[in-house]
Amino acid sequence: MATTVDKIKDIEAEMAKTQKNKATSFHLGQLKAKLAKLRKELLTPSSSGGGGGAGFDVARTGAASVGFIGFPSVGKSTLLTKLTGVHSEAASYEFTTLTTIPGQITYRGAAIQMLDLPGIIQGAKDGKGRGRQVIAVAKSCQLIFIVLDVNKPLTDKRVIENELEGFGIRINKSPPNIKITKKDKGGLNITSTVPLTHIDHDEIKAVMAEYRILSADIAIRCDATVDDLIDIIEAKSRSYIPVIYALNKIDSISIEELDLLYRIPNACPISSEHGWNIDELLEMMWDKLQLKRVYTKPKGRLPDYEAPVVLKDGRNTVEDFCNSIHKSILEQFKHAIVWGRSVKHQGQLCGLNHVLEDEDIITIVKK
Ligand SMILES: Nc1nc2c(ncn2[C@@H]2O[C@H](COP(=O)(O)OP(=O)(O)OP(=O)(O)O)[C@@H](O)[C@H]2O)c(=O)[nH]1
Ligand SMILES: [K+]
Ligand SMILES: [Mg+2]
Repeated sequence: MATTVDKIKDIEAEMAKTQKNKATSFHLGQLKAKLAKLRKELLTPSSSGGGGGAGFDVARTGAASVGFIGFPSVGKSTLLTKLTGVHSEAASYEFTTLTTIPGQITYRGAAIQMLDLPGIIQGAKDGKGRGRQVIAVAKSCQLIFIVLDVNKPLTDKRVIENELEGFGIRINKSPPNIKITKKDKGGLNITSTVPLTHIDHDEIKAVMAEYRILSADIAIRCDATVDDLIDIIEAKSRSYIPVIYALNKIDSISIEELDLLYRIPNACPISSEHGWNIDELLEMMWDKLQLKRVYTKPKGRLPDYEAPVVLKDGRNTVEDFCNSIHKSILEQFKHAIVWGRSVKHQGQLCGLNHVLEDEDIITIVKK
């Protein structure tokens, strides 16, 4: 019997030899949807020990976790040791690191966990090595450092990106603006607010048929691709995670070569061993994480600037703030008084739905 990996290979081969045109677009749409479904099968935890991060996940600490992904011996463990002071074995041979090694730093008042991970190889997403468990850990992080060795071909970057994408991770991207509302009858009603240059209605119909969605309103508000459409249908298994490319070992290249590296978007050239440019890496990390530090001000006293409550982006309402202190606070909550960037008037009264910003100050008034 053909394995899921075999089936994926067959479909990829068929797609490669099918030229995209009006006559083939339905067929190609169908193949893409089939491929996405097979990939999902691979990611579903099974007896063979797929997804889920089994054996590799560690207790999460701090306000956010950053996972280190890369080929063997690019310098992930050296970087963890440099950043956090936690010793993670580093050596010149491949696969030195065999489990997740956690470390933690405090940056701008926020505790941030760093996860050194075993190296992955091409084909990891299809079950080669322990790559699937490793990538599963990265998938639950708030940020990924893709660590690359600048002495290796830059094509490695694309290979790693493919591995993560094959696992449902979407890099430096927000979810496509497509809304699918399923209905009982009436067929497919496709509307778009911008011209669609990558996808035609035949492809959309093929994808929907493959997922057995026969009646639905599909509102497309971006120049979507067929992959974007599938991402929305498979939304549960997709994670949109920011990535920084840590281009390591710059101590071994020339200044001219270094200049070229600075043109790569979202990249930070570093030397883990010498600690070069680590400050810039951490600044980029801070920008990408979009954490919100909220200072508590007890009534009639000064705010506590020493120990902010740190909230994740998208989970930064007054309610999230209360929950992160103690569940019981919600029961006694009357209103909040807020100072800072999130309010128009300083000392504004706010309810639970109010969205807080970084460095806001808050007083909770109880009933
Ligand atoms: N020149 C140079 N060598 C480095 C640098 N960082 C790490 N190395 C060397 O690269 C080799 C591999 O480093 P590790 O930290 O073990 O790499 P890793 O990515 O954790 O490797 P695995 O755990 O095997 O996947 C070691 O010999 C390090 O001394 C660097 O910034 N410059
Ligand atoms: K190594
Ligand atoms: Mg290592």
